[in-house]
Amino acid sequence: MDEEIGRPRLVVQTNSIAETDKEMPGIRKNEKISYRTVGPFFIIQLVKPGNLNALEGEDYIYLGELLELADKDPHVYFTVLQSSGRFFSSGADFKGIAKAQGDSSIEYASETSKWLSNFVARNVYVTDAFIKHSKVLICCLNGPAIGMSAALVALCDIVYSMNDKVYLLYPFANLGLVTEGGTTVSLPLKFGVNTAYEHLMFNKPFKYDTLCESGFISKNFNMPSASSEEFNTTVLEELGRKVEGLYLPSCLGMKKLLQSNHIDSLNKINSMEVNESLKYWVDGEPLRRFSQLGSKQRKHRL
Ligand SMILES: CC/C=C/CC(=O)SCCNC(=O)CCNC(=O)[C@H](O)C(C)(C)COP(=O)(O)OP(=O)(O)OC[C@H]1O[C@@H](n2cnc3c(N)ncnc32)[C@H](O)[C@@H]1OP(=O)(O)O
Repeated sequence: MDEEIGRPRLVVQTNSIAETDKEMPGIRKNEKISYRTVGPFFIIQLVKPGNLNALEGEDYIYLGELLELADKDPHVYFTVLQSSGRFFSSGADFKGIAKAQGDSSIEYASETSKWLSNFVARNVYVTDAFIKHSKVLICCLNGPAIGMSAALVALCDIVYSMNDKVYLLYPFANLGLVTEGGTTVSLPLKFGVNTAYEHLMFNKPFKYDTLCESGFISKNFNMPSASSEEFNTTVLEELGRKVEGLYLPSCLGMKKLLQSNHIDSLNKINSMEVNESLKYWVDGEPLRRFSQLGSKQRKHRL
């Protein structure tokens, strides 16, 4: 940030994979997720609109690693999540889940061992990265978000929407799963206990009206005919103006204090959720249902 004339100027520091590789040797490439820093903003973008930005286990791990990167960068104050195309993210990739099940190259001692590796460890890691993230997490919701991705959206501090078509769906009951990604705590917290029950038990999307009434969405940019790219650019420009003149360490200090309200219950539930879920994976019901989803025999009611 250039504050010579008292106004921060947004400077693109890096936005190519080659550049980031040079700076961050521990981080590998990921074709579905890009990242760059612009002034005080660390921007993570989902860039696989073809499958509605569905993410595999490794992609969720990558998200967690990027959050750690943003955490460590002293010039970063805000971590901004963006996406592309018509969905923010359609959640766990059913093809990835089928791959984990069919992979005969790894011999697991038991089904428990397999799902500890393919589900528990990954989920707990990325959820923890979001729960403890020290920078202000901003989500630019260009479209609907589902499942684990929607859980991560619910862990963000500020959410902007592109239009009134956005929704969040937590289809755990339809997929033979239980709440994950901290949603046991985050949804009652953000929507109220009874509203969370109604939507979780009956696999009902949180539509725009509920997202607004509850204050989950801080601002609707109301860009019904814009592309996600235009929305992302508009939000970033507005954020640039909003941070002008601010003492940004104050923002991090307040984030730490606000985070302290719920961090203990989120940490506790992260472990409880994955341990409860493990039984379901070992039993096999989620696999059966994900496979039906992949072959379009099963649909979510939207
Ligand atoms: C780690 C375990 C954690 C699990 C927690 C979860 O994340 S649970 C949530 C899992 N995700 C879902 O249940 C969503 C599945 N997708 C859908 O229900 C529908 O695609 C949709 C999101 C309601 C959108 O429907 P629409 O009719 O608008 O589009 P399509 O179905 O035609 O989808 C377009 C292409 O995108 C592919 N795709 C969509 N979602 C996923 C996904 N989750 N995994 C992989 N691929 C996905 C879809 O197959 C289409 O691709 P084509 O090649 O064009 O067929």
